[in-house]
This record gives sequence, C-alpha cells and structure tokens, in this order.
Amino acid sequence: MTTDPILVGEGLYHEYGELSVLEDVDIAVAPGELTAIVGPNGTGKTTLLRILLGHLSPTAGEVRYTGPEVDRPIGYLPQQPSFRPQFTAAETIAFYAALLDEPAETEVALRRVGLADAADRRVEALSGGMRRLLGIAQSLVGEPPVAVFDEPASGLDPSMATSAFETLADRAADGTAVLVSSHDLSLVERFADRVVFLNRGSVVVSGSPAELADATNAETLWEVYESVIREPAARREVEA
Ligand SMILES: Nc1ncnc2c1ncn2[C@@H]1O[C@H](COP(=O)(O)OP(=O)(O)OP(=O)(O)O)[C@@H](O)[C@H]1O
Repeated sequence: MTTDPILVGEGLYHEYGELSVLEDVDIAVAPGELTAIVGPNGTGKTTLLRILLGHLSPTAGEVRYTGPEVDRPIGYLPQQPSFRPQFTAAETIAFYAALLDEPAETEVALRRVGLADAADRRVEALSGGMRRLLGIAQSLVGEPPVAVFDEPASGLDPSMATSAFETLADRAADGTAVLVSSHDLSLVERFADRVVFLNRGSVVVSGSPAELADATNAETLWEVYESVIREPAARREVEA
C-alpha cells in the first residue's frame, strides 16, 4: 500500500442472532486508491460496509477512521438509495449539500456522473440507472475523504457502468479513499487498485489484480474468482 490507510477494520466479526456472517475480517482502505470487495451473494459484503460506515456495530473487532475531522467523513451509496420522488435531480443534490451546510454545486455534482442534462427532471421520472448515477453524485457531495459504494454498477448498462467506475476511479485519483462492493469482475479488474475477496464471511485473498493473478497463477480476475471461490465451493459440495 502506497499511503497509510484512512479507514481500517480489524478482527471484525458479525452475527445476526445465531447467524455468523463475518469472521475475523481485516480490511484497510487508503486515500488515492479504489478498493473493491468481491464475493458471492450473501457473503457479508454489505454487512462489512455498514460496519465500516458505523451503521452497524461489529460483534467483535474495531473500526478506525484516521482522516480529517469534517462534517462528512464518509460518503455512502447504499444498495437501494431512496430519494424524494418529487425533487428534481438538482434539488436532490442541493438537499444533501444543505444538510452539510455546503454550497450546492449541483452542476459539478451532476456533470460528474453524466446527469447534467437531467438536472431539472424529477427523481420519479428518472430511469433506474439514472437514479443510481444520482446516488453516486449524492455520495460525493461535500467531497468526503472516504466514499463507499454498495454495488454502484448494479442495473446500469455496460456504458453507464463503465462511466460510473470511471467517476469512482477519478475520485480515487484525486485522493479520495474509494471502497466499492461489486459483482462486475471486469470493471473491478479494470479500475480497482486493490481487491478483497470475501467468501463465507472471511477474506480469502487480497491484493492488486496483478498480485492476485500472480499468486493464483491466473490470467484474469475471473480465473482468480474461480480458483479462490468457485472451485473450493465445488469441492465442499463433493465432500458433503
Ligand atoms: N438484518 C439482517 N438480519 C438477519 N440476517 C441478515 C441481515 N442482513 C443480512 N443478513 C444475512 O447476512 C448474510 C450476509 O448478507 P449481506 O447483505 O451482508 O451479503 P452480501 O455479500 O452483501 O450479499 P449480496 O451480494 O447478495 O448483496 C446473508 O445470509 C443475509 O441473509
């Protein structure tokens, strides 16, 4: 890692009642990097993000944010963001800026995600993909030092999904610590500086896409996924 991490989770465990979801997870997110969490459905990615955000307390372990004391240390795009349907896109951004006492730079915020032309359209009249882009714009209001995105490309067409990741990579290049969960391995491979593979609540391997490919003798991130997640699952099924 080139710079010191700004957000660290150490020895994280989480249980929902009887269900153990995270087990001894360590994760560190550094400014200037796009870190991606990858793993099958139900493996604990959202739970881990919510713990890092402070929305959920871990059963054990700790989270440390060591960045500047600002009104909004961490921006967040939840999996299902909810907006006021009658607000326009511009009013939505202005609303979040007002919460932070920030000037409403709605044009910059919307242009960043390719929604400048939709500034005056009501949220209820935006497509699902456009709402997702508005969600990305919303999470970056106030320029938080850490920005966390739960499946930012979900529901976006290939071109919009790529633009969304380009926006996140641009933020990382500007010094933001960007943390993303995603099922899109090709976008992760293309844009992530570090990838954390989470499986059944534990980190199975992490590193840059190139390091991971080297370590597992793989050519692509998909082959890494096959080797660290799919093949062990198939072996477990055979053994069961
Ligand atoms: N509030 C909750 N109460 C009980 N169980 C929960 C709760 N939230 C999540 N779970 C369970 O915890 C496990 C991990 O869920 P989580 O949403 O963290 O996974 P995920 O990796 O983000 O999944 P996906 O890729 O499908 O979004 C799942 O078995 C899920 O059913």
